[in-house]
Amino acid sequence: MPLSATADTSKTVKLERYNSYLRKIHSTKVLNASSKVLFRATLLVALVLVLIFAINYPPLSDSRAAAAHHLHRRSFLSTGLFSSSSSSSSIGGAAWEKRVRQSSTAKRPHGLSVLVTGAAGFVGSHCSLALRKRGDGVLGFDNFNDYYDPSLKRARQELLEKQQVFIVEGDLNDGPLLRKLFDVVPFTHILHLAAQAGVRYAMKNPQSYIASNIAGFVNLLEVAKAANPQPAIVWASSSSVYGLNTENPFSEEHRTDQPASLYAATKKAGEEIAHTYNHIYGLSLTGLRFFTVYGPWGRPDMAYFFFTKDILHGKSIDIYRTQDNQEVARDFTYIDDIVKGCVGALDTAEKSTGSGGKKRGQAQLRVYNLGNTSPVPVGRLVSILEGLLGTKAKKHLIKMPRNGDVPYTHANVSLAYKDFGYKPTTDLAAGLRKFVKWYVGYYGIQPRVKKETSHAEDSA
Ligand SMILES: O=C(O)[C@H]1O[C@H](OP(=O)(O)OP(=O)(O)OC[C@H]2O[C@@H](n3ccc(=O)[nH]c3=O)[C@H](O)[C@@H]2O)[C@H](O)[C@@H](O)[C@H]1O
Repeated sequence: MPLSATADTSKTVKLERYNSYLRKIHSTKVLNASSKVLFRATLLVALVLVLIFAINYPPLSDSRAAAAHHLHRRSFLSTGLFSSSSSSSSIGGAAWEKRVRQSSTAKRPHGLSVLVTGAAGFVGSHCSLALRKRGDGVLGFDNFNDYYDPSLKRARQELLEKQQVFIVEGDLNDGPLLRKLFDVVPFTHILHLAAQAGVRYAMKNPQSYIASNIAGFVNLLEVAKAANPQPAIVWASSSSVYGLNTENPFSEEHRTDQPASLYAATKKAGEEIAHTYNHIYGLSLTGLRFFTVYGPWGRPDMAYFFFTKDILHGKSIDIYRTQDNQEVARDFTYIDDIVKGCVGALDTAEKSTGSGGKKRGQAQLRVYNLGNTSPVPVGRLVSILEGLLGTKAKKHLIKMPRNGDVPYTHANVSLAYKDFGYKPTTDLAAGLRKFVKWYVGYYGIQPRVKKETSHAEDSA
């Protein structure tokens, strides 16, 4: 190979190496530049993500901040009742807080300030009105679920609003909302009536009983125990806790460990849960075992209510009989008597002893029967309705399906009488007369109702 050629070749090689070196540097620069852009973009995305996260999830340690944020989001997102009025009256807003305070403030010296859960319900609406009437502060709480016709609940709400009782629309399982209520108002009492009711429906929708009667109750107790001052709590248990008990009449001393339905089991669980919160946190707790409550503004899922409807529509009704072909009987209790029992229990409830989640001493723990002390067979209930409606029922006698029912209930109420003078005064015929009068008026029915439904004693 000629020398010059060799020299040329080595020059070319060097040149190529130099060029490749330059290309390398250039590509590295390009690479560096693009990684910088990538790095900055990543940083930006991360910042945005952190910002979004911070907005959506405030620090959990600050429960009040979390509650405020949660409420802000709810009011921002909410539709219907609250958002349709004005943004300032949405949950957590200034106008909302004002309504909550006004409704909860007693109008008489030393009046109670009561949070009534289930205030749009049957017993809840009656109790709210009674408390308001004597000058207590009442704030309602209800989720307006559709277990039965929600328009009846809305009608009850209207009735309460006319008496300046405000119902906050919310669920028992909404901790931040409940905490917010206690931040705004130092309630002296809770009358806890919100629940999944109905004995037979538990076979169709068991989870709803767990969600309301157990999880919801525990959530409410958690909020109450942490409140300062802690409220005293009166709540609705049920005659169904006696289950397969055969001793008669039912006394608070009797066995309640044989529930016949999931409904009964959740109410019994409630009584045990109440014991726990009383024991650990010093909450004052009173459970009231209601016995088949009936009356005006009642629950459409109950037999007396849908029997009335079906009789008027000429539909046949099932009348249950026991497996050994005996009549089934209930200690039907009129709503006004139950209201007196609830108010008596509230008035005699001692203060909770704890504060801010700490027990400071032994607190009151009570359970009472609230019944009528006079069981009536379902067949007799139907005869009374036939008389009041002026229509014969198409009766279909069948064996009681195995769906959680018990053959009879009968209350001994001497304990409630001793402690707060509870004494039922309305028999089934008088109570049903008031119910039928309300029913035909509310549903605008023109039945062949006998004159006695407009009896002077009617005051429903
Ligand atoms: O005291 C309670 O703790 C419970 O009372 C109420 O339960 P119950 O006493 O079962 O009332 P309710 O359904 O009106 O049946 C009445 C009678 O009619 C019979 N019944 C019922 C339906 C039917 O089609 N035919 C029939 O004969 C039936 O066998 C029964 O003998 C509440 O609903 C419940 O929420 C809870 O509070």
